[in-house]
Amino acid sequence: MITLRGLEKHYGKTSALSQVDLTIRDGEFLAILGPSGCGKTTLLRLLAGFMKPTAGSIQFGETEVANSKYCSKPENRNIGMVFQSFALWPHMTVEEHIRFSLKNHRFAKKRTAAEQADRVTEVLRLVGMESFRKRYPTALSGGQQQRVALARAIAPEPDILLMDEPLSALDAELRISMRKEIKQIHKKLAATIIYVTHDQGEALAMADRVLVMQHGQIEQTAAPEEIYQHPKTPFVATFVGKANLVAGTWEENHFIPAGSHYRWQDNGVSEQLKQQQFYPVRPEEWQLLPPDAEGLKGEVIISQFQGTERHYVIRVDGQEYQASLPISVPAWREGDLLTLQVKGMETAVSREKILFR
Ligand SMILES: Nc1ncnc2c1ncn2[C@@H]1O[C@H](COP(=O)(O)OP(=O)(O)OP(=O)(O)O)[C@@H](O)[C@H]1O
Repeated sequence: MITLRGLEKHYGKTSALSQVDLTIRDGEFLAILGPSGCGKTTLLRLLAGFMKPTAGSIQFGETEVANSKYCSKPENRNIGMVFQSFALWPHMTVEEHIRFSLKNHRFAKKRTAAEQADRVTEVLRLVGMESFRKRYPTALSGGQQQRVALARAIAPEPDILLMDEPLSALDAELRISMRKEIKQIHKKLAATIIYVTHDQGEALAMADRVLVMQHGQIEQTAAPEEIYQHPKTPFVATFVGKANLVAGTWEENHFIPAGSHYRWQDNGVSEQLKQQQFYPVRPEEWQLLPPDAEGLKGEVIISQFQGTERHYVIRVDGQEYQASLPISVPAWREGDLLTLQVKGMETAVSREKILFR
């Protein structure tokens, strides 16, 4: 278990991390998600032991590895690291990378030459690079290099694997396939993975738990579904779910959107959003109905075809809301007047009106 208590890091006057309290379970896959500059890399660097915290402490199991006065070196922590820049050595073949890591990682089991050769084969097989073992990095594609970097990190069987945007240099298709592979590798390893990313798709798809950060502070830590469906703060609602924050008034367990008399039920909106008098509606939660239906009256400002769905910007009382609907639903055009409702909170509207506008 990793325990962070009151962790802070300041660079001169810049506060990169403040008041971080967190427990990470053994074997957990934790994604740290947040926009550029929110402190993700700083947190990872503190876990790796590249620097001391300004305040607070880090504990690996029962051992305190860092506080404001002390910091155990990276090589004294049983960790593996994979970074955005693969940092492979140009003079070493694929298998030499793995062997080097096995020989030099302080926590790697002692192995005979034959056992080491077996382990090299085993990890190369795990990342699908067995047939490339004699190649040098310059003769590998970006995705293949990333696999070697991953194999090198996992070969010594570290307890903790730290990954900093490991897929960001790869093209979109390869990123998706590597997501699946990393997740499968995590299932086979007993390692705890701490994975930094600014890509919410990556975090939601791979992690057991997602930690969302902003301005050096934790906004929410929860399972991917929970983060997406029940964001705790306005930032998490907009950053992860791209939610529209509809302003209005909360009265006990229902919400009245501003300028209307409708009542929306509480479907698990957080206390913080309620206190700020917001109701978060994700783009796919809107229903677009004819102008004479019950609901919020709006005008289509932008209507954009996006392949499997169509994206809309709809103006309601000077506010712009984002909506996305499958293309199987008849399209609305820019300038159309319509009614917005939240799915699941419909008032009686004739289905024919929707289909035969
Ligand atoms: N060595 C440094 N000296 C001064 N300020 C720094 C240093 N490293 C980071 N910072 C500042 O600390 C804050 C957090 O930086 P950090 O690199 O942790 O963010 P990040 O979330 O990883 O960003 P990105 O996604 O862009 O890599 C930023 O405001 C950054 O400018």
